Amino acid sequence: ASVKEQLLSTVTEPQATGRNKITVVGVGQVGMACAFSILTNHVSSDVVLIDVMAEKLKGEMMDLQHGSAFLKNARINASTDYAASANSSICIVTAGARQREGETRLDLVQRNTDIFKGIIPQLVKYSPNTILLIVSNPVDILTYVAWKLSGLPKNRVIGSGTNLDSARFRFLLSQRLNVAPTSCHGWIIGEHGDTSVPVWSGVNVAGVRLRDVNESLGTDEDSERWNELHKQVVHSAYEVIKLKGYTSWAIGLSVSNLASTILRNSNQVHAVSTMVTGQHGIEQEVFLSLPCTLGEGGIAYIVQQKLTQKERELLHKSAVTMDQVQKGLKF
Ligand SMILES: COc1ncc(-c2ccc3c(Nc4cccc(C(=O)O)c4)c(C(N)=O)cnc3c2)c(OC)n1
Repeated sequence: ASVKEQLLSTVTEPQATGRNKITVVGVGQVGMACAFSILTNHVSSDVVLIDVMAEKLKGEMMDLQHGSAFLKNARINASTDYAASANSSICIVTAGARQREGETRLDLVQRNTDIFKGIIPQLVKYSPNTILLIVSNPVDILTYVAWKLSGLPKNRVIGSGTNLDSARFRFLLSQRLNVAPTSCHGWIIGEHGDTSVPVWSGVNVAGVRLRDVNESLGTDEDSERWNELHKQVVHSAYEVIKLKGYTSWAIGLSVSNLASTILRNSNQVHAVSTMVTGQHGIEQEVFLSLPCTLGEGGIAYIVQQKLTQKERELLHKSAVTMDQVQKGLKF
């Protein structure tokens, strides 16, 4: 009998896959920040890295495995073969083409759509019950593409959307008020990036709406220029990219936080990209960020915020633009 057979008496063979397995596709700066945040926050004990560059994959896997003793014995695996992602509870997609010189946003979206054709069907093949968490940009359109390619129900295809924008917004509010970010409530919704929508009417501390204190808050008439905070949120990604070449830590931490809410089935509310057809009078089949409750089934509820006419119009404007881009895509 082998050492193992002499050492261990079998009650039942260990399960091959636990219930918190997470796959990360794309081992660039963002993908690795997601994986590292998930491991160091103990969100998952079973992380698989998938990409097309075999050597880079092996290097990242080994470098993380060498830290397993500090990661509560998490299992880390990597492969170019999607079979390694089988039975993942969450599949995080950070893969994408880099913008080339003179390439338009639409060209990039088509190239990323082509890349998703090679990724999404394989993820669903091996993990038919998974929740897809799309991070690649433009995240709202690529979440729509992932939904179309996956055939999964809309509750199980989520975009990281304005989750990070909202976290940056709350950080800036907290700095302005000298109140902890977790006590400064503010939501950025709509399209991730330049045309995101700050819901000033909902910004509050302990339920006290800042707009009840200063009714011009967030408008151009506001003498205290609070709308600068939203402009800073939109500008912050560009600034970080100018300084260090890319963003990674904050997006990694925000994605790890989303994964934690899903796996803990906590029904916490996050601003994430979801199919908003029928919300706020939107008719197009588009994905935008709204406050959603998240759990093991993905998105359960969308919070029906009371929006001003202006906020509603900004959402509709994004919906029209995105619908046009989506109509131009070849699947
Ligand atoms: C089955 O058909 C098929 N088709 C395409 C891919 C594919 C293509 C590009 C991929 C990919 N991006 C990528 C790879 C190579 C070049 C480029 C580029 O920007 O030119 C972009 C990534 C990533 N980490 O960004 C990760 N996986 C990919 C996967 C693929 O991978 C399994 N399979």
